[in-house]
Amino acid sequence: MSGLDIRHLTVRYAIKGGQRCALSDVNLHMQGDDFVVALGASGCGKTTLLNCIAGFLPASDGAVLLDGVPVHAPGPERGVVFQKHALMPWLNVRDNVALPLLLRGVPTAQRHQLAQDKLALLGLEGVGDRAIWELSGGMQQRVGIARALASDPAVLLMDEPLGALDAFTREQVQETLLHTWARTRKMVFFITHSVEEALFLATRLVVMSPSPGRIVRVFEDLPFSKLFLAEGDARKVKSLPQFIALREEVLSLIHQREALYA
Ligand SMILES: Nc1ncnc2c1ncn2[C@@H]1O[C@H](COP(=O)(O)OP(=O)(O)OP(=O)(O)O)[C@@H](O)[C@H]1O
Repeated sequence: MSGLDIRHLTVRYAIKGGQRCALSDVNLHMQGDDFVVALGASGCGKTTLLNCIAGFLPASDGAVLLDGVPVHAPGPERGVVFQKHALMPWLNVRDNVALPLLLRGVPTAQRHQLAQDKLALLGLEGVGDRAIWELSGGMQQRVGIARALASDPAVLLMDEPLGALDAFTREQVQETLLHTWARTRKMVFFITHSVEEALFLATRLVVMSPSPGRIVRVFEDLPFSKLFLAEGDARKVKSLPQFIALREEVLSLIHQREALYA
């Protein structure tokens, strides 16, 4: 089957005196340009799920398959963006974006061209020669996204990439991310704690719950990212009555489940 297929995924961590079940029987299929956002209370297994897709963590049971091939290790077809940008301070912006290509032995001229293309995609054409520490937090996260796209991955995995940004910058980077997604048509798996961010970005919203981590509700075919791309006004989309109604529904779902496990 093409796309990303998560089948009956269970992850148990070894802890002192036993095991902790972080994910239990998670099933998810992504294909085409699905933008899947995972949302849920702290400890519901979002990062564990992303780490399994990235190949950083093995499944205890079940499997992750990309285009039918089991995932056992990290690979260039899965680009990862972390909450803290994880850029190399001793490399300039261009060389940071080009780093995954350097590691794969891509020749210098080709590497620089590809890095420049990805920087342009993220609206950063003029900053290739700058040091990482010269950039704002929002620009650094955009460089992180450009780097994750450098190897032209099939899927972009994003673990709370905007969580450390101030509210204004966060909204700007959300918009850049949607424009980038629209131009690259990649699958995205995105983790956030923000219900508004989740609804704005997702084509599909997956709500998770802890103890053990699992998917409790899926909201399909969310229209808001496409509305933004068509009309260009994020605040207008986030103020729509159906956006606000869905935001309240998701918030109350999460709070109900948090109360169950409090
Ligand atoms: N290395 C580990 N060893 C033992 N338990 C772990 C380990 N990593 C995570 N856990 C536990 O697994 C569960 C899921 O953790 P995970 O970090 O995936 O959740 P999360 O939803 O991403 O949380 P947050 O939103 O706080 O980042 C939690 O109970 C956590 O304490």
